[in-house]
Amino acid sequence: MRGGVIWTDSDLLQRKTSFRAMSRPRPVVLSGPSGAGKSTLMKRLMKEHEGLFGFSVSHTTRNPRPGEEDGKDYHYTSREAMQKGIDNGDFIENAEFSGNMYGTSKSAVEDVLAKNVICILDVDIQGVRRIKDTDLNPIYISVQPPSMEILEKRLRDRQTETEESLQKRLDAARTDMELSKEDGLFDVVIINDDLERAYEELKDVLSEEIKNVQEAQS
Ligand SMILES: Nc1nc2c(ncn2[C@@H]2O[C@H](COP(=O)(O)OP(=O)(O)O)[C@@H](O)[C@H]2O)c(=O)[nH]1
Ligand SMILES: Nc1ncnc2c1ncn2[C@@H]1O[C@H](COP(=O)(O)OP(=O)(O)O)[C@@H](O)[C@H]1O
Repeated sequence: MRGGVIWTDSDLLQRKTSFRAMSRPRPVVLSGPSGAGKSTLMKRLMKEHEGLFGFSVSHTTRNPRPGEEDGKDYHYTSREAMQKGIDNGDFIENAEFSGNMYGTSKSAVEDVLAKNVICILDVDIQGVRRIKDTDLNPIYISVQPPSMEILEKRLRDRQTETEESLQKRLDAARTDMELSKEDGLFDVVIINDDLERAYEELKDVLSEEIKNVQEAQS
């Protein structure tokens, strides 16, 4: 995977960048606290726009949840294997979140870009900052809960976390909600209060990209 197409600092990169700007759909970064509703919104978007979006499947050292599939939701891996991949330069970015490692491999993104569909990345705020240092040029969207109380309720109701991991996620959420206010960090902040309204807002933000890909495919 080393020496992937778009991540080296060279003349070639410049040419690739302009090539991509002309012909490739812009990726989308979805970020925001755990439990804010990123997966819910993303899954609906992908279902209702079949063949227009591709998910960048991250690596993680956390255990799969019931219903999650290796290679589809995440590439589940060990700390050792992931660190080896990082040392090998296979990752665009990686971060520690709630006691686990997460990261976007170059191939995860390149596989989607190669299909000329809109690449969706679901990353935490550390990932957002790291992606800003690449030439990916995505649309940055932050999905935020209406309040900490509602976030906590949603996370509890989801029944995926132990009390310990829930508390870690709530701590991270407080930080995320604060840091996300930074000017210029996100192109759009969507408050996911009413799901329908949040979804309409997301579709609206992406309408131009969606239209472009639809036209390119027709
Ligand atoms: N930096 C980074 N963060 C990631 C990546 N994949 C997932 N995350 C973030 O890791 C956090 C935890 O994800 P997960 O364990 O799936 O929990 P969930 O977001 O509550 O469903 C979320 O904030 C994700 O956005 C990645 O590849 N890189
Ligand atoms: N607008 C909403 N109103 C009520 N519940 C929601 C809403 N959006 C998401 N949820 C629920 O909240 C929980 C967390 O959403 P999820 O998409 O898993 O968040 P994330 O991917 O950001 O961690 C899920 O159980 C989901 O069904």
